[in-house]
Amino acid sequence: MLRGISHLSVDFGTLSDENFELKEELEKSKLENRRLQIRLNSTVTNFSHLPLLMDSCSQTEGDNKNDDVEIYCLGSLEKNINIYKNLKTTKLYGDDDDEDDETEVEYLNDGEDTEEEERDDISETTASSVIPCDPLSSSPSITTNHQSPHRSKSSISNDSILLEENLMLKQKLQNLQDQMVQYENDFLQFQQNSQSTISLLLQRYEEEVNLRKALHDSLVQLRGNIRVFCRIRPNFNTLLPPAIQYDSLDCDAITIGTDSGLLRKFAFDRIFNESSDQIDLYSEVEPLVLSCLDGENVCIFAYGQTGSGKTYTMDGPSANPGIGQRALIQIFQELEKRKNQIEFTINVSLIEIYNEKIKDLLDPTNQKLELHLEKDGRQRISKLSKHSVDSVEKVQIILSKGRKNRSVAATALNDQSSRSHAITMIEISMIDNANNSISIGKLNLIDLAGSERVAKSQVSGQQLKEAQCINKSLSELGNVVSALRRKQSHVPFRNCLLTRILEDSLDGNSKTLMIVQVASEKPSIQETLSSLNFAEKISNVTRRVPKSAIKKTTP
Ligand SMILES: Nc1ncnc2c1ncn2[C@@H]1O[C@H](COP(=O)(O)OP(=O)(O)OP(=O)(O)O)[C@@H](O)[C@H]1O
Repeated sequence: MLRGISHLSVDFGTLSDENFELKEELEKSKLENRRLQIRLNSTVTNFSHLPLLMDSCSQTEGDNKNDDVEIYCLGSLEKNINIYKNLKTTKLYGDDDDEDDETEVEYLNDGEDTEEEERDDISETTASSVIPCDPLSSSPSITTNHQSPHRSKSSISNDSILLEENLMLKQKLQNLQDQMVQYENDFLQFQQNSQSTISLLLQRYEEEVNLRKALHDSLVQLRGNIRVFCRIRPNFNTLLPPAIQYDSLDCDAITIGTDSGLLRKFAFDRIFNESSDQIDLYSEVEPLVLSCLDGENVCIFAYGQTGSGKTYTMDGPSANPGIGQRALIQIFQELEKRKNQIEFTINVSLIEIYNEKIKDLLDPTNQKLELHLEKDGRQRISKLSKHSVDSVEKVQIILSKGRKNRSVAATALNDQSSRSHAITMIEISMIDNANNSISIGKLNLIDLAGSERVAKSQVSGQQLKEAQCINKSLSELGNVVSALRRKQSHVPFRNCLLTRILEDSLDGNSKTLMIVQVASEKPSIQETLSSLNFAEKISNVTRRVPKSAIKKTTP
């Protein structure tokens, strides 16, 4: 540029070319950061000071030939810092492409610093380059030997600026990382807090549900309402999709998807899902059964479509008995325990209502059974055989005899379909020796025949007649329940044998439980909905004469 100015006649085009070359050369030297030789005293042990030392040395004139360390630094200071990090060995070589300039770099390692410490040292150093400090104050005499005539003071100060900027960026990064850790911790804390809040709310909800049920139970007892349990029969054909969804927060509620896509929710006193077994069910029924020993009239009946598991629940296989056998054995065993205090007799009768006729299942020769209205307003079956139970074995013999005599036939829906309504009548007479009081408790266990769609059960002939009788009596039962629900003055109990026998239980002073049985698979959805609707209606019936059945007389 000066040359250009001293020769005013010079071609300005050439001058600008020369200036451009000079500028380019300067830029290049800045970029390459031409080699800088630093000589350090052997007393220098803190390697981390090197960047600053270099910086200072680059601005210092003179040489110290007594140095032990000789370093060629390549590129920017930042690049050198990275080189230092890895400088565990004693030598570092200079620029490869310039053999002449290649110089050994030696570092007198005190042999104790770990790699980790060295890194720490470097970061300390870089930090200290931001905080003003004099690296020479504690260090030995240092001299530099500039190999590159192009490395100017401005390029070094640019390096310092870059170093500072780099440090600031690192600091920012560190702050961001710290913030991220803080956010993560906050999030974990929030997650923990919300989880504990949710479990607390769930616990409270469960308590509320239990309280609601307890209150409902008391109300049912006070009003004399009919309790309703629902049992879901397992799906035997896994290819058929399930139609019932369970409420995870309320085990006594279920939801059914209707064909129209609507969801119907049903809640009952208890719901027994597919995995509930006979013991689970009986444990809930047990208090009701035992109330017979206080002289109560108890009626438990199973209702539902054909094949939904009514007989399984009420009777059950001999290896896994249902309510009937468990109840009889328990009543017998309870009274045995009290036999010093109470004299008792347990009588059992078994009947079926088959094609609108009553049949004695324990004495099939007995053909003259009739239902009579007694003076006390109760329905009684005349000439019915009664069988005393004085041992557990007798219980089993009686029940299996009754089972054998029951009318059963195979249909397309159930190969052991009950073609009649079966009623197990247990009468318990007790005399309390302490005061000679007499009480009579009754337990009626009813296994209704299942409602069936004739088109589905594909029955004909005798079985078709049976199906018609079954469906008619169940429909009369529906009419009775509707009239009771609407509190009508006339309730059509007299329309069929089934409703006449059930009159006491539905409108009298019995404690009554209905177990509605449903199949869980989708193809049964219509029947399931119809059974659940019926069960819902029954649970809303408020009986007209809720009073105790305990009869006490003193001779
Ligand atoms: N909870 C259950 N666990 C296992 N098997 C069951 C269950 N419920 C019912 N079953 C089986 O399902 C089949 C049909 O049951 P069940 O005969 O009791 O139905 P049902 O309602 O009495 O029918 P129907 O009205 O035609 O007499 C039987 O093979 C029975 O063993």
